[in-house]
Amino acid sequence: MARALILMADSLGIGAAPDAHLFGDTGANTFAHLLAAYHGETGQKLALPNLAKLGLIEACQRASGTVCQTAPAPEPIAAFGYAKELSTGKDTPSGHWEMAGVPVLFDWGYFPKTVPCFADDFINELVKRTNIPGILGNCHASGTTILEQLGEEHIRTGKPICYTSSDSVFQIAAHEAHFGLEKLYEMCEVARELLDEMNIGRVIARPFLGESADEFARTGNRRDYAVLPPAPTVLDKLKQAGGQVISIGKISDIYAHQGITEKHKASGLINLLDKTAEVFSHAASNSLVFTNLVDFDEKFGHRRNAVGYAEALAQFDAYLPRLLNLLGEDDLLIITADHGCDPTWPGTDHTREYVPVLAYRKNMSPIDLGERNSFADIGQTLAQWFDLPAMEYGESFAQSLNKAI
Ligand SMILES: O=P(O)(O)O[C@H]1O[C@H](CO)[C@@H](O)[C@H]1O
Ligand SMILES: [Mn+2]
Ligand SMILES: [Mn+2]
Repeated sequence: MARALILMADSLGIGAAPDAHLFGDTGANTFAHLLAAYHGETGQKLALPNLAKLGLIEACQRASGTVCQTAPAPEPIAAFGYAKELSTGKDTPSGHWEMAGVPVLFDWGYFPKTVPCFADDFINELVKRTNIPGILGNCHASGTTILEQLGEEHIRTGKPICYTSSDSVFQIAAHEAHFGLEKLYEMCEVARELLDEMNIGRVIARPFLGESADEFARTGNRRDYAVLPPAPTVLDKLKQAGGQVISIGKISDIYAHQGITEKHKASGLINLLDKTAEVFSHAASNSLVFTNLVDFDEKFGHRRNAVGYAEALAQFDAYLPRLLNLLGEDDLLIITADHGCDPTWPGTDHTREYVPVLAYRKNMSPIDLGERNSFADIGQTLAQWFDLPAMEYGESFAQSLNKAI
């Protein structure tokens, strides 16, 4: 019986999507630009032999018409293509839900790019219900920059730092020890309740440690409070049919804990990959192991650190043979992304891009999957792979995978 493993490389876009102009992202290309930046800064071309075999470089070149500046790379041995997004937003839940067969076709609520950016009524209610002395921030910001600016004042005053981005998101940063982790989580729960009517996709707890601006660092205790997906995803369908849906990292949070049978948290790229290898090596048939590799986005994309992003991708590449060795005859590996976050782009927000759709079965012949109309093609493929009722959106390529053996 079938199993599947999804490695969700958070923010690994491969070229501006056809509607990128609507987001001010014409010309963005996370993957190609981080390669070029790495080459420019180190004089070396990044070697990604395993991702090349899975078709990442070809997919990027075809999606964007750009030549990727990598070291000489092997030809693909997998199915490879690139998908555009039907969902209205370029945020993490939209991308994840769509790849699980449920695009977000309504408009999220967003906060204006003003200071203050949050409505007084909402903040007053939040302050009253959580018994805090007020808030700091109240603006669009990068989560690490705002810690440097306001972290010390937060410790002094006990006022949490509230901020947002171009995503439909309300983030609360607070000190794990001085403010308290549980108190932060409780505050996020109240905010989640209050923001439902404004259609805000996520509230995120951003705990941090350190005593001064130069040493503040966010911890692995981030927690995301997402609204429920608008319809059952392929995860729900697999769980309902008696299969296992195993979340590694923040997957469970992103799907608002829907359709998950087991979850494992880990922090850092290699720890997440180690946990994935451990769990997948024991996973029963009819299991989907679904891993979100958040560092690409959080530590490098949003931080506009192109060389760091490149080095992390090389680490991921080097780890891949270990995961490929765990694949049996009836297993499917998918590598994809949820949006772009071009580390060379102005600002610190996500970028509207094509994402790679790489699919691999043991001993297959390569397949060109071409341009896919929706990330939902992945969800539809998984539905077929696990013999589930078809999803409403997406075109399956499971048959091509079967023929390629
Ligand atoms: O700057 P930080 O706090 O990492 O925030 C980023 O993380 C959020 C969730 O991915 C995005 O909305 C973006 O604003
Ligand atoms: Mn993301
Ligand atoms: Mn992000």
